[in-house]
Amino acid sequence: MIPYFFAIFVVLYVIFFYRNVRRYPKGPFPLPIIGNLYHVSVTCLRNNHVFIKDRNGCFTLFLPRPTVMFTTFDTIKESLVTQADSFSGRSQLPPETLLQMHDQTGVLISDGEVWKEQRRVSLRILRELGLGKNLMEAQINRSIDEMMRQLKATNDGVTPFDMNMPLQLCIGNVINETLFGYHFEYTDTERFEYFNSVVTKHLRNLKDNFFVLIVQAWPWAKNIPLIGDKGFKEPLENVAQYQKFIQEEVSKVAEDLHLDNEPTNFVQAYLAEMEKNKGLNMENLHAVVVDFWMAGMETTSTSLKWALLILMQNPEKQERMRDELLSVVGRERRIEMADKPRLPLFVSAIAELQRVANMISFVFFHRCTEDTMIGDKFIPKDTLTFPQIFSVLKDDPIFENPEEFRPERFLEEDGKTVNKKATERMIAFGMGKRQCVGEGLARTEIFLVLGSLLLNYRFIPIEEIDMIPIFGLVLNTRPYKCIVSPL
Ligand code: HEM
Repeated sequence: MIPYFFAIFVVLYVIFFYRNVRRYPKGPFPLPIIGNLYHVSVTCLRNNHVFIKDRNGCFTLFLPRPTVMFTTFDTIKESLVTQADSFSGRSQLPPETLLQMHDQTGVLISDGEVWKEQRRVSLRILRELGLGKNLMEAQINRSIDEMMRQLKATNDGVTPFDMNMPLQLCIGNVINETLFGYHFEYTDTERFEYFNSVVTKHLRNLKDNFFVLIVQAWPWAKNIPLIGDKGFKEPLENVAQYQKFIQEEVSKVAEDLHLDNEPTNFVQAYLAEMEKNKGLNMENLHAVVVDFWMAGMETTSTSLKWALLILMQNPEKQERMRDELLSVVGRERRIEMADKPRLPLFVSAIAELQRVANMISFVFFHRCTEDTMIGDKFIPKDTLTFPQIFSVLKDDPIFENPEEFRPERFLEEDGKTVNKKATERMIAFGMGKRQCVGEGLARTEIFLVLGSLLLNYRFIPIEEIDMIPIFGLVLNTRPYKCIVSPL
């Protein structure tokens, strides 16, 4: 009797499964229970551009939860810009919910009214703190000065040197000073390194964690031993570890807060705003601070690590960029954002460095908040969607020979005017209402840090350059050393 019922159950399950599959845009053939995991390993998702050509940039992968992938500029723009209101939800499932202690907090993982409010307030505070103005530039310059001190003291110019820590500390210091108003000296980085390692370990663990995907597909599975331990409880324990660090830092700022004085850092400004705005509270403050650290640290420092690697692979282009910098800025003063209009090659090279590095293999899942259509394809309410920036930067026809580093792509033939079509497709910071909150900060950091480095040092490889990435929150470089030769 039991085998008989079991057989009926299996047949019904398979019938319902394939009926459900038909509701979504067509993709590669899924199997019951495991969906497409049998031929799309999580870490190989970035390679799914192989499916693009015959699916018009919109197809479903069952991971095992149905996820609609957008892989061309047009489908990504349609979902994130034209129909932004329908596609601005977040999954409210693991792995996203395993980034914060509380669901629906902060900017990155929240949606609806909470997200709108936290994003609006965060952007306003960043602007008031001087983002896009001299104040922020001065702050970034303080971090660059600390990095230069570190380079002078620890690099002799002939022994192979690892730029990882100086770059991480420089970018970490910009965020730390923005959030808490102080920076770490290179001689005293224990606390910085501890926090950074906990966050990085957690993010890598979430990414390679098959159990998390099981809990995403069937949330009740978090109650099953082993699956629940690995896919839910253990990641939450890691979150508690870095939350403790953040709470301590916020408390230190709160102790010194004088509401009569003008705020000088993000936490002070948010705490002052809490007095007036009932939508803000400590849980959200902690969450936004975590968001900034997580979304702003590895992304920007890794961009710079890739930049140096690509420039070492293309030494003649490194020289051309330096020549332009030397002729416009010279060696007597530091590079400024005001120099930008006179540095067309350097500016286009930064766009091209970000395109070639193409390190955002995953953005966070979006969720479609109502039944909708993309072209002639129906997307049911609550479907997870995935705008795959990676495919545009790598596969859009405008980027011919995409592996080649060619800054001229972003300029018209006169070598000065911006090529608007290519620039429009350089969507490393996303598009639409969920576009990166820290874009302005990251662009300023990359411009000033890379400019300062090229004006002071020549980067020379010591061995054949390995461009195969390591998976994490972003696609990271493999550890490398190089000769950092003072000019
Ligand atoms: C090179 C550096 C960076 C890159 C390439 C980058 C890329 C991105 C991308 C692609 C998204 C959009 C994700 C989506 O559509 O869901 C995003 C969102 C976000 N980024 Fe960045 N980012 C960088 C630096 C930063 C910095 C410096 C910060 C803050 C200090 C930051 C904070 C955020 C936040 C809070 C979000 C979430 C926005 C939302 O969900 O509304 N990012 N970033």
